[in-house]
Amino acid sequence: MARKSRGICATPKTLTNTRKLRSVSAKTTRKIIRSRHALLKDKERFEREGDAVKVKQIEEQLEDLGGIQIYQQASLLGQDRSRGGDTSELLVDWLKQFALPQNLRLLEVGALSSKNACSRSGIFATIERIDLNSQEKDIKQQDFFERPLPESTDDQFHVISLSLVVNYVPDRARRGLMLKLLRSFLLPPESCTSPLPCVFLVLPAACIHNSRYCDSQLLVDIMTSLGYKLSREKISHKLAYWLWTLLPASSATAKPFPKREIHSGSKRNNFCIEL
Ligand SMILES: C[S@@+](CC[C@H](N)C(=O)[O-])C[C@H]1O[C@@H](n2cnc3c(N)ncnc32)[C@H](O)[C@@H]1O
Repeated sequence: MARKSRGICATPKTLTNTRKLRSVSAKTTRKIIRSRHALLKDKERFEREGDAVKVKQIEEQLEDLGGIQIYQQASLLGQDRSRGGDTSELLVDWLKQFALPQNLRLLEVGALSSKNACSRSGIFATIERIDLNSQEKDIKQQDFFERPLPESTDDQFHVISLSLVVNYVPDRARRGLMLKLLRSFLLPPESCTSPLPCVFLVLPAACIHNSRYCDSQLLVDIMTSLGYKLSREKISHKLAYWLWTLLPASSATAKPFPKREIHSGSKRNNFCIEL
């Protein structure tokens, strides 16, 4: 049997549409989000192990949970001020501290709404929004991993937002790959002034505070090895935010970061980024 031990099926069976979801508590929406992440991770593992029966069971549990639509509605509700807020407000605040070009271009990966703070700020000349499951016409349905590599600087961006997306990727090596791929979609550092080009990265704080395999120093080491410098950082009780500025390719190293336990403890989670 695929595991049901993560408390996965307790609530969402009743949440058959998003109208009902709007009236549920922050605790329930958090549970939906966490459960989906946990199930996707299990699914990835069973796929790797070639266990088709368990993969099928997990797919059914994902459906029971309401599918990606309910997950995205839960995430959108999480953007309510009363439930933690829109993370892109901080990106806008940070960017406004600098002299910005008129033609500022943003790629938002994992976009749930075309009305967030970035969209309302007026600082971006262009915003391209992508998501695995688009909920609006202004959000392109696209898997970042399948996005064609830029052919010219016209297809590159000053800013990439990756808010609560890396932790959604179920496989640790693909998390690393996602971070590695970012450089291709950013404009050349030589053509920009600080803090551009940059990546706005947001993770649940538990990914760096309570993981066996990751902490903030390791994340700094990974991003440094990929050729970024830290321009801004904020760690709140629930979320961790960083603004990483891309440096010329010569500052990147090919240092590997395999899975390695750096903090022990039975209450810790297994979040890991592997390069
Ligand atoms: C928790 S939501 C976060 C949404 C929003 N960025 C925020 O900060 O609230 C994660 C979103 O990332 C999207 N996502 C995950 N992996 C993706 C990928 N490879 N390409 C595009 N979107 C992805 C999911 O579909 C989901 O809508």
